[in-house]
Amino acid sequence: MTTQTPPVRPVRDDRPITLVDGYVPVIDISGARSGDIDRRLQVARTIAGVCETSGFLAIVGHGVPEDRIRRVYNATREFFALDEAAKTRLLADERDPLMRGFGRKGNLAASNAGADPQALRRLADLSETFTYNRLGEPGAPGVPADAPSVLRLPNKWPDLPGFREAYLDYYAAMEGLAQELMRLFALALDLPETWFDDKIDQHMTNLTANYYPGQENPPAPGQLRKGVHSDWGSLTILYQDGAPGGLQVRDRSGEWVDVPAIAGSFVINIGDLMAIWTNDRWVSTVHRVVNPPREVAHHERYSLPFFLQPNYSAPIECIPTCTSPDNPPRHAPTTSGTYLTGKLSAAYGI
Ligand SMILES: O=C(O)CCC(=O)C(=O)O
Ligand SMILES: [Fe+2]
Repeated sequence: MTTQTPPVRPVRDDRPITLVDGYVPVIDISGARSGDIDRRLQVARTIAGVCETSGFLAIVGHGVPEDRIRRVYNATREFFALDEAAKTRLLADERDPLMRGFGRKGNLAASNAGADPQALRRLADLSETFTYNRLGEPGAPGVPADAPSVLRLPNKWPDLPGFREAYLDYYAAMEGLAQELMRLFALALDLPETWFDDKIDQHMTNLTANYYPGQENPPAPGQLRKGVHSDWGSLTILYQDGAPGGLQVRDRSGEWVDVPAIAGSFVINIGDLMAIWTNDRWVSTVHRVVNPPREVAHHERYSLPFFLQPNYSAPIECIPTCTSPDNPPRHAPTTSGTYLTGKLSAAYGI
């Protein structure tokens, strides 16, 4: 009797990629991180399908350690619990186009094309913000010599033990994940996988903590936790807690769809620059943060968006695979820096 060794077969990863289908599906990206190119392509194409419909998805299997998320979340709660005077000491410099530090009042809806910024800013979003940007760290490279020098204004840090470390560690994790997602985007758009790499290697990303206080009194008519807006960068990675009065995204028929907080997930959404790059094949969908129902209005809420913003001078114009003679570019070319500072100025009157 002879014994035969079974033939060695490559292990095929055929776990599902879409875990929950829908307008904002839940996608497992762990297979893409395995390095197997076929699997990467499958995940990339799944994400691309979502980017063509809602531009919003939740991802799991992203590899960001849970304790980094927990530490930045706890640090954020501690910061916003400081008294007004302590927070106001960190108020963003009036000249800072990136609004680093404690945020000023504004309304994101004022950034929309055709909006009346003056009127909307009078109905400020019912939120407070804290913003960190790598360009504000000592010695940070990445801003071209001809860019406004105010982009290099320093970050403002609260005097809270562990706060700065928690933010820097979380930011580093987001940078890694954002680069990975941009590579999947490139694959999905039939570009070389590294096509976006040199457009984001000196990125100017705001990591912004949003604090939505409990609402003792009913908000004014039309006033929201965050006004209706699209995001302005290439993609956003959002951590949100599950408190009531949360994120909603508008679907194709104009209905508002809740984006529930799923344990261990991040919400990913496309920003305006991705829509410009893809000639509107991908959509930068508008969203908002609603007020909680009155019976649970005392609940506060926190979220942490990382708004991946390409290099200051990165040209943002229709990419080669998204245009043809009968589909000419629809948007005027711009640059990342010009686009971002224009939007921040409209929302906050900077
Ligand atoms: O708080 C959220 O869930 C989303 C906030 C948001 O859309 C933003 O800050 O751009
Ligand atoms: Fe947003």
